[in-house]
Amino acid sequence: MGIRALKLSHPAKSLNGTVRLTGSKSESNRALIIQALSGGKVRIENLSSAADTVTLQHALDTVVAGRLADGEAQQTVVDIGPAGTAMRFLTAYLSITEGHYLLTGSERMKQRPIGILVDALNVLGADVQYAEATGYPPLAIQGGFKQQTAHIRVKGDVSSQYLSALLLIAATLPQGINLQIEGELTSRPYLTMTLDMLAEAGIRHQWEADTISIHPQVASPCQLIIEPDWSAASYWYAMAALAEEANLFLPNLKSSSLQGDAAIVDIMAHFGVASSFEAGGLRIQKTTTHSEKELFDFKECPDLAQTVIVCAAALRRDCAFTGLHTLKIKETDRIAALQNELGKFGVKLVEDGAIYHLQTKGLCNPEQLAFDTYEDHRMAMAFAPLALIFNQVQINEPNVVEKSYPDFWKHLKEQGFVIS
Ligand SMILES: O=C(O)C1=C[C@@H](OP(=O)(O)O)[C@@H](O)[C@H](O)C1
Ligand SMILES: C=C(OP(=O)(O)O)C(=O)O
Repeated sequence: MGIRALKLSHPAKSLNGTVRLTGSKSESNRALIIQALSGGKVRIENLSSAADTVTLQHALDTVVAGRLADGEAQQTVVDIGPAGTAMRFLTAYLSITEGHYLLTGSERMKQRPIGILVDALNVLGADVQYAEATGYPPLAIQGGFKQQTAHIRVKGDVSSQYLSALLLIAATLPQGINLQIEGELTSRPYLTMTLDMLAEAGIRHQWEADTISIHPQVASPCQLIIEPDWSAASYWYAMAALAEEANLFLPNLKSSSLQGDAAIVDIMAHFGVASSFEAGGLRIQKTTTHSEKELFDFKECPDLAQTVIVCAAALRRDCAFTGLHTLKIKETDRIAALQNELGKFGVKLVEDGAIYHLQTKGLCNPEQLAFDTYEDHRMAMAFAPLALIFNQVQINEPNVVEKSYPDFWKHLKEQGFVIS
């Protein structure tokens, strides 16, 4: 059991030093699936220490061990806890892997929809059934299927992870996949990340109009080098924006990235953080220049939403935000969680159709500020930077950060935060 709460303050209010971030959780989880399907041809460097990645690796090992020990007769239980990509990628992976599986996860995972992916797999010919509620995990999967068709139509506006899951297994199917995307694609950079990483392993695709096709192919030997995690970098941008002075170096981040969350570079320029790519990494510095930009869209980078919204609130910027429609089905209902926690210091996030308005006129400085984290790593990490503008903040259930950034609190300590 982890600690229940920690108290956080930063007496000096200035940041100066180097922060070595772990590898991207999204890239790592794709790399593990590509490797598992490659027949030993793919090597991975700088795999993330994120719990979601460790869980996925463990699940893949369990599946292999289960098959060695008589996977045909017995059901192998695979529990991926709160890891969304692991759940979606394994649903596809197990459906093509001989054996009988029960794929389950945390209580929250059982509320995160998966019907779009299950339907698509079953149209292809898979045998994926719901073990409890229709449309949600846990799933009973009879792996290894005879393909019925290559053509599937899949909604793209709920989660790009369904599409990535299908594309990751596509080349191993006897007929490949022609995937027609219905509706407006959300989280597009995650889809292109999948295609780019497959390409690194020699698996080509065609993308014409709304259809992505991958023909049957085998992977070629390669080494997948995982970049540092840009979503994790975003919290350092928020800290730089809220500190009195900041000059931080983040090794190995490059200007061109597979991760859409590199968009934080441009977004935070509007909040007074300058970025410069140097040999060996990225330097971020607090400046006195910021813009008057009022509308920010997160459709392509939903994981940045909490970071930027909390930071804007602290800077008393009454901005508006779009592209938040997927936030309600992530680790928690992130809209409700943000509204509750921002409200603790007098800030409102008001829904107006697809636009959310931040209202900071009531911002106050309560004597005690304790933030709940809703089993969501990004709630903890988005609210922690507030210790730079308030004397002290409390973060409840701080161990949630392990999901993507286990060293988060250690790194904060190294940068002068006092944690008790
Ligand atoms: O494919 C991925 O690695 C991810 C895709 C995004 O999810 P959605 O596609 O559901 O928005 C993102 O929020 C998640 O953290 C990771
Ligand atoms: C939404 C996230 O992850 P997942 O969907 O993989 O659980 C996240 O890391 O913010």
